[in-house]
Amino acid sequence: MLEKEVLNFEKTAIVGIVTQNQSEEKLNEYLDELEFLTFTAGGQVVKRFSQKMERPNPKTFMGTGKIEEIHAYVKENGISTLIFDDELTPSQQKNISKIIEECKILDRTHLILDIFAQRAETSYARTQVELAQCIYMLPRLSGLWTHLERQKGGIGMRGPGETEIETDRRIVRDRIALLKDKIKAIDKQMGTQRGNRGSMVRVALVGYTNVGKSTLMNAVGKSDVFVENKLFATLDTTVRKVVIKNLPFLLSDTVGFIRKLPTMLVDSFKSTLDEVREADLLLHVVDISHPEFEDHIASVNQTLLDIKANDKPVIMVFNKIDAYKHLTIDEDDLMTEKTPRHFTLEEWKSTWMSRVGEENALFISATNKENFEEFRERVYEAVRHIHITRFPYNKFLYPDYKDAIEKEVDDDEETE
Ligand SMILES: Nc1nc2c(ncn2[C@@H]2O[C@H](COP(=O)(O)OP(=O)(O)OP(=O)(O)O)[C@@H](O)[C@H]2O)c(=O)[nH]1
Ligand SMILES: [Mg+2]
Repeated sequence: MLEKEVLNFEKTAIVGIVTQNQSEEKLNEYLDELEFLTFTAGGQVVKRFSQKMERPNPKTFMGTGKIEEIHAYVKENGISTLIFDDELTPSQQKNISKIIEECKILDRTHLILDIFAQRAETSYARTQVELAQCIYMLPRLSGLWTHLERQKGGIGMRGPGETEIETDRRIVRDRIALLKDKIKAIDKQMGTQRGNRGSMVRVALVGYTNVGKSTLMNAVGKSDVFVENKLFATLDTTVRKVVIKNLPFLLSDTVGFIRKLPTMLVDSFKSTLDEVREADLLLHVVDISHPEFEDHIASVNQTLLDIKANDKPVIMVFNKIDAYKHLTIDEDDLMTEKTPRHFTLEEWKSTWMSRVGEENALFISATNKENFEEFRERVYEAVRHIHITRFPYNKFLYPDYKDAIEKEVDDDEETE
């Protein structure tokens, strides 16, 4: 019953709050991202609302006056979807829907779930997304039910009796149990597959969504992974056997991370993320041309910690150097203070980036293949190091990068 839902919204307004821990500047960055998410889901943002408050209003999230202002705008401009940057509690969502009944009220989690539902291609990804959707909907069911009543023209009518909501809840609970069983069965199968991969080092590409992981995978692995300038282009993990010089290893590309990744999504994508958890080496890809790339790194590290994959060797791969632009300050401008936004790439390299060590930080462009030789060499050395430690008996097979002979990878060598 909780089929993939396509939200064909056109006009969308987005909403966020400024608090002590969230400055106006931060909020704007977050709303930029929410706008991109909305675009990915098929909507167009025509208006942003924000409000300064100490903490969200427990009843309606925003203050009553603000809600009224938004309501008036929604009515005047035919807004069909209103999206909140933060997760709304079921009761907040219900209360807001009661006041602004002309349009759909979504929060960030719902929007991300919707994008995942649109993008899930394999039955495994669909099962994982549906599980997350069910878990999200369970506490919100009564609200949804009233919504349906309203669509039937019953504005102001009493909602359904408790029994109907209870029946609904039971159906969803049964569905959750079923989906969990289904996932468990596939997991077992996938675990066996992973176990069968034998003596090859496993490398995983991780990073924020849209940083270029799949592009890099294609460039390195000569494979064909879906690349798109939208968020969450990749939902399933792809594993390819890659051979650099004469050293074979497994490289996996997986779902991108995002700040405030809904926990139920992290949970239901646990097995997709097993690939990351079981990797020997992580390539943390960063879009250095994105103004908030440092925040992105922090969210990725947090997610790695959440899934207990924070103790692995990591190479930071700063991608999209071709698109990197910095602000400049005119010589006669004595007012403007220098911020990280003014750093050149060279200046960035001498910041905290220098502390990750030269060998652990690479600056590349996956599309232009800039510094690609260095990238391949560095990955080769890291994989070789792990390989020699893990499988000491065949270390002679893999000479130094410079002495190694390049071997072409054929498509039929792919493992999956
Ligand atoms: N300018 C520039 N664009 C790049 C580079 N690498 C990737 N891109 C672009 O960035 C966008 C996202 O690339 P993907 O490879 O789909 O990114 P991803 O990290 O796999 O994204 P998700 O699967 O959504 O998490 C695409 O439009 C790419 O063409 C690069 O080095 N330079
Ligand atoms: Mg991808």
